[in-house]
Amino acid sequence: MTEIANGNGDQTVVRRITCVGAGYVGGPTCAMIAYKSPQITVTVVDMNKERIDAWNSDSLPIFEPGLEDVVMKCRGTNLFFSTDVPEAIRSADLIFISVNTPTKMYGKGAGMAPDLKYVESVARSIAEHAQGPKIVVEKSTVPVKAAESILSILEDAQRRSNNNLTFQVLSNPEFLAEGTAMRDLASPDRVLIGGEDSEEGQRAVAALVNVYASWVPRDRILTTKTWSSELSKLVANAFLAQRISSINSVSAICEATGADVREVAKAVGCDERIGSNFLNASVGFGGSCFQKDVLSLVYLCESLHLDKVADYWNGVITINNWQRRRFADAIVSELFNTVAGKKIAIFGFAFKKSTGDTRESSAIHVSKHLMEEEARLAVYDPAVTEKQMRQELVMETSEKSVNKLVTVFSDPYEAAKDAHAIVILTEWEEFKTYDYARMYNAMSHPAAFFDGRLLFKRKDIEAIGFHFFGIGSAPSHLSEVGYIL
Ligand SMILES: NC(=O)c1ccc[n+]([C@@H]2O[C@H](COP(=O)([O-])OP(=O)(O)OC[C@H]3O[C@@H](n4cnc5c(N)ncnc54)[C@H](O)[C@@H]3O)[C@@H](O)[C@H]2O)c1
Ligand SMILES: O=c1ccn([C@@H]2O[C@H](COP(=O)(O)OP(=O)(O)O[C@H]3O[C@H](CO)[C@@H](O)[C@H](O)[C@H]3O)[C@@H](O)[C@H]2O)c(=O)[nH]1
Repeated sequence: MTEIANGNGDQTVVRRITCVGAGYVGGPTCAMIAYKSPQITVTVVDMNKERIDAWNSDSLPIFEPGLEDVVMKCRGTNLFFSTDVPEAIRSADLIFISVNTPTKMYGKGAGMAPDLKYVESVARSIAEHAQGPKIVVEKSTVPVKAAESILSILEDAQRRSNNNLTFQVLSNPEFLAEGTAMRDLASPDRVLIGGEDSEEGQRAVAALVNVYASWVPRDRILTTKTWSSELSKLVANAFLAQRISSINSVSAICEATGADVREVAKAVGCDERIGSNFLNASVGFGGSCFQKDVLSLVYLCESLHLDKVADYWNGVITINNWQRRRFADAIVSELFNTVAGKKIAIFGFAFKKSTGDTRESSAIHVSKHLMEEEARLAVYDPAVTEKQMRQELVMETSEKSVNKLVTVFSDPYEAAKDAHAIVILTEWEEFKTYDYARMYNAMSHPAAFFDGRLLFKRKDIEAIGFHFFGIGSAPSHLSEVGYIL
């Protein structure tokens, strides 16, 4: 193999990787690359010193099964975390841009378009500090043609420089899911790399292919045009989110008719053409990606004057918001149309199990609705800190309401004591193991149980004495008698 980051020979060999953005993607992805490729030195940089300090400590900034083990094996050997962005840019052959691209909250496209200011600021840092040839890789989720904007900024620097600067920009979106990040990275369904058709573009693509080929079978590494790669990421998330909204829309039909959404999902998913994954009805999808990326796709369609296509994908978001609201409304209505002053135990605040991440969690939205009705919330989550819960709720409501209405518990039994209801909002496995009869005895009566995650069977919970409301399963009188049109 020949050194190519400097363009000599036919093959480019990447020896030094820098990743800008030490978040949920940058941290685990780079830890995996360092672990699988000991010959590559990987440096992860971030402008957030607190986050970098945590990556360098015994208490990593994100909770992800298997991550700590890999980080501890590589850190200080070929994996480094630093705030020195300029130096990391200078020393790298290949630079991942792995910064956040949240939904823009101001100006044109507010509430829809992704905010690309962080991506652009990294491109400008690279333009300022790079010396020699660099492969720049978009790992962040971005709209189609973002690579073009990055390249314009870099080419401007190239024109003005006299130090052998050259750039290739690739798209390499990340498909890991939180909670299973290390497994997804170790054994991805596919790695997608988009690049330019030119000889230099294809050489850069081959260099990145070689990085992944250390552990990913070659037939799982797909290479495409840059724009196809960028669009595929948005479309993949839109398809996944669409499945959840589809089954959630069916859950409402089930509740109204006496059908059971679990049975319907199983029957439908048995068809190999449909498949059984991502058909779990729920209180609505959360997380930092689905809503943001579907909105980004909708905005793209609107910008292209494809209004019918925009409407189609926007329906995914409409149903998700409706599902959250519907569940919160059901809690109020089942508790005799008032929750004011009533203690309600909220089990689960993370947007899904096996993560401490609360971004866009449905728990925030359901809690907000209940707080508007003046319920007193007793919140328990095995992985989310009190500080994090309070921050999320303050952003959606006010500090005054949070101080007045929210108490965070570290023991679920204490959270449930004297409560009028238990509300399941995250699918943590440990929730299935509790002694609910013990909780029931210590609650206010009549006691209700709201399952927003299909973790429980109606008959088991009703046998304890609870009044049960579950997503996608009809109240007993409908199940027994059947629905008459
Ligand atoms: N979280 C996921 O599961 C996931 C999965 C696939 C793709 N993605 C996409 O990957 C991207 C990153 O997501 P994330 O969840 O890791 O975000 P994150 O918010 O956890 O991390 C981003 C980091 O980038 C840093 N940063 C921002 N601008 C910077 C700059 N100019 N210089 C240095 N550091 C800077 C921030 O301080 C932050 O620590 C997003 O585009 C997201 O849509 C996320
Ligand atoms: O059948 C299902 C599956 C998921 N969910 C919910 O959907 C949300 C998202 O779940 P998941 O996709 O597992 O987690 P993320 O970490 O958000 O991962 C998604 O978003 C990432 C960021 O783009 C992508 O990389 C991943 O491929 C994509 O799965 C969570 O609230 C889940 O509880 C359901 O309600 N029902």
